[in-house]
Amino acid sequence: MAPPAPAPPSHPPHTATVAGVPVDTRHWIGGERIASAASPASATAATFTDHSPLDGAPLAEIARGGAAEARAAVAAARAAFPAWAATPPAERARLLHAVADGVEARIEDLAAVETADNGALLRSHRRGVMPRVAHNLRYFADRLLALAHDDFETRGHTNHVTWDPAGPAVLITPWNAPLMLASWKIAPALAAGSTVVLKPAEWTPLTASLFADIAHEAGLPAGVLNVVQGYGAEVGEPLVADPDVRRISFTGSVPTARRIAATAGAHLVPCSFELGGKSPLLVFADADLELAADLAVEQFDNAGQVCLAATRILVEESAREAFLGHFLDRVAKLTQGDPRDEATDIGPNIHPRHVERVDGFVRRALDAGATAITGGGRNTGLAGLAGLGGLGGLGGLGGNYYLPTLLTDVAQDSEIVQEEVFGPVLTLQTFPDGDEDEAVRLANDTRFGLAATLATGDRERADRVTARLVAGTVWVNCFFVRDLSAPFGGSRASGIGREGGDWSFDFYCDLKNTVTAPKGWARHG
Ligand SMILES: NC(=O)C1=CN([C@@H]2O[C@H](COP(=O)(O)OP(=O)(O)OC[C@H]3O[C@@H](n4cnc5c(N)ncnc54)[C@H](O)[C@@H]3O)[C@@H](O)[C@H]2O)C=CC1
Ligand SMILES: O=C(O)/C=C/C=C(\O)C(=O)O
Repeated sequence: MAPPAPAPPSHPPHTATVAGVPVDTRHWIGGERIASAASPASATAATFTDHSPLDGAPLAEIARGGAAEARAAVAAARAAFPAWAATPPAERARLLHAVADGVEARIEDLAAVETADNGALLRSHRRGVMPRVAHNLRYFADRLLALAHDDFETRGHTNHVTWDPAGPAVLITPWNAPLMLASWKIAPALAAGSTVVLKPAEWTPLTASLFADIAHEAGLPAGVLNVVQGYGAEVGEPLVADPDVRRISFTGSVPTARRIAATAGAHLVPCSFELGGKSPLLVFADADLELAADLAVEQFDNAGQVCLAATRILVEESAREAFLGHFLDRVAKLTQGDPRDEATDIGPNIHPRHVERVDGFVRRALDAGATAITGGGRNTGLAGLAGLGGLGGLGGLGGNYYLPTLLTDVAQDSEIVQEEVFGPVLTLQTFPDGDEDEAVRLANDTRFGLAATLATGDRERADRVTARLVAGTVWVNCFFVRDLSAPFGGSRASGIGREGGDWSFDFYCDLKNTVTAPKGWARHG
């Protein structure tokens, strides 16, 4: 996203109250709160404004990082690295559990602030997402203690494999699941003994700041976790280019990944990329079509802003009408509205510019001959509704609500079938009865390869089709069943590398094999 033109430096307030929760809006560097205006080297304005997707209301003035803050944060992470790397694993694990305790104690605050900031459902944040943040920390703490330090023999010599901490890691995260996705990176990096600079997305910086407080209160030493805020072009690029950085983990868009990879390549810094998707939902005629319709409607979760979403529905021709009937029944029961309301199923999209982008995809598809079976535009009926009130002073609902949309009559090579929309927009195509080859061909025919979902009543078909799908994760008759022990990531343009389990430690560590001869000690006394 292009940053707006810099405004003259100012002296902004350092805290904002969001959904009743005070949030410090400065960077967190080397165990101190730092305002950008405090850095004479910063070329940018002191702050940028963070708006709520619910109603467009300004939530906070956020310290706006630049090259100076990036340098300071990496320097702090580098200074803290030797001591943190030398901290015994059991103590690192204890501290991560203490941070998890802190997250659990503040689930209500984190959930309310995240919903105000990114517009995802409050009930999901309370009951699913924030508990998962704590779980992620606990999981990697425990996994650290269970890491296999292999010992084996070669012609009488012993091989001993160790997981050495790699050094400062830059973690760059997106806005669709801000703290959850950040915790996937923070937890294994810290467990592995690496120190961290986190840059949250500029549209959703708030929970990262709360997390810095929680980690500090839990006893994490200064400089082990640093948080710098701001735009990718201003603070993300200097972070990635810093020669003291040893790892870069990024979740976001393909074009940004390309830029990061080019910069990291110059320093030969390993990158982990979790990027977009255009995943298929394959519905065979032998499937439980009610279940298939449930799976399809799930793709509207988080207003479609989920990289894993199976946005291309591919149905066997003879099952089309029955499937569609079940699907439309379910869509009619969805409630779109204020994400703080327990009854809401679909909240707003993140930002007016993003809604414009989503709508652009739909308009161009309709112009090219697509038919909207349902939806097809903004939900203008919500614009005048009053908000719930009392939660941080947010007022009426704004214009970021997009109708759950299903488009058909779309060509396989069209933009709407090939490009990630990242909104509540699905396409429907069919394949001829009995033509499994064509189903697989359509499923694999994009540049992505993040995930795929399959609805079928035939186990052998499931095995056959799964083996031919290009995807990091395949779900059979289910969706979004996630386990941190599983490898997670994408093939092709959906990413590089895998997170989860020991794969995360592979990334944040330099593995070392020490080979020791069976004799020779005596010579040196
Ligand atoms: N896989 C996923 O979960 C996500 C995919 N996306 C995809 O990306 C599209 C655009 O979303 P954006 O927010 O614009 O994604 P983006 O890739 O521009 O931003 C993601 C993160 O990268 C940072 N960034 C941007 N440019 C950078 C640079 N040159 N160097 C270092 N860091 C940089 C941003 O500040 C943010 O923290 C979405 O519509 C969707 O298609 C976006 C968010 C999450
Ligand atoms: O919650 C998970 O396990 C995975 C979430 C991934 C996203 O929401 C994403 O990157 O879009």
